[in-house]
Amino acid sequence: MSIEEGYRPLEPGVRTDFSGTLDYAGYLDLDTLLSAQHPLSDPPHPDELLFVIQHQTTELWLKLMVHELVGARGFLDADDLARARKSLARVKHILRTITEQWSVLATLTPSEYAEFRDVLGPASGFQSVQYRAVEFLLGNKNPQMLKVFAGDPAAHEFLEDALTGHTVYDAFLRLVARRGLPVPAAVLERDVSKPWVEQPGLVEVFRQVYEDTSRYWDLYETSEDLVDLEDAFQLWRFRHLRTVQRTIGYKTGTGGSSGVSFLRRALDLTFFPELITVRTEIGMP
Ligand code: HEM
Ligand SMILES: N[C@@H](CC(=O)c1ccccc1NC=O)C(=O)O
Repeated sequence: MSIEEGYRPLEPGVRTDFSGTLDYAGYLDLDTLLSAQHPLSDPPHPDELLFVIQHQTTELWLKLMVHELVGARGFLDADDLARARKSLARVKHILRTITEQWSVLATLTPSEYAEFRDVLGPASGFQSVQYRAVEFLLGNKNPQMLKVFAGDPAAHEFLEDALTGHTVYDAFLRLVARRGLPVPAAVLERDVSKPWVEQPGLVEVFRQVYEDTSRYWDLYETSEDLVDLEDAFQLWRFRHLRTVQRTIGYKTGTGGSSGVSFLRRALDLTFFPELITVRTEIGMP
């Protein structure tokens, strides 16, 4: 059989004329998307496209993460736990995808990266607006991070909203309080623009949830969703650190930080500390 005879025939219904109508590239605005890769190395370095696309795809997923986290927060505010859990699950799977994606960038050797690193100037992932918004929505609030965006009013405003708005955890705890559990007033009345500080009184609330799971089933499941999310986020951070270490060793970062040791400090952070602490209490007299 010749190759031509082996072709999968185009079925008669397959549309081939798209004049004046929406087609694939039009719907997805691929002209814009695929003309947005601008490697700067001169002569062009063959590996810079990988570096650009790795970042751009991550930024696309971050866009969806922000969207879903804002969605989840709204569903929690509206007492719709089922829909909130669906959004949280989606965020978790996105995190797993972008964590897995580090393996593509890890094919970039230190020598190859060193050949074009200078074109990046002071640019750094540290200046990612959407990444910072995700951190803020999850509770790692730090107004100092806004300084980086002083020269970009739109980014500054977007992040100010994320900084001053309540977090996904705030929304969940308000819902838990509406269900009649004794969430401390200090939690419900806190200044939501401040970073989360562990609240010992909340551990007791979660102990009740985790010790009577059938009574608090959906709260218990949502609590576990948050733990899943935190875990997935930390794995992303860890793979970033390991990729950075194998690519630039202990060089300082283009963003001006110490590099690996700066990134390592983020591994000690936890968005939902009471959900970890409660595990020490479970099953104890
Ligand atoms: C070879 C590749 C990479 C290297 C060597 C690298 C290196 C670094 C370093 C050294 C920092 C600390 C800030 C600084 O001083 O620059 C940093 C921060 C950051 N990078 Fe990367 N990075 C790489 C790839 C990526 C990718 C693909 C992303 C995805 C968007 C990313 C996102 C970030 C983010 C969000 C931060 C801020 C982290 C925080 O504030 O905790 N990086 N990176
Ligand atoms: N901070 C990296 C540079 C870097 O990775 C980067 C540069 C421009 C745009 C995004 C980047 N990604 C993450 O930090 C470095 O120090 O080599």
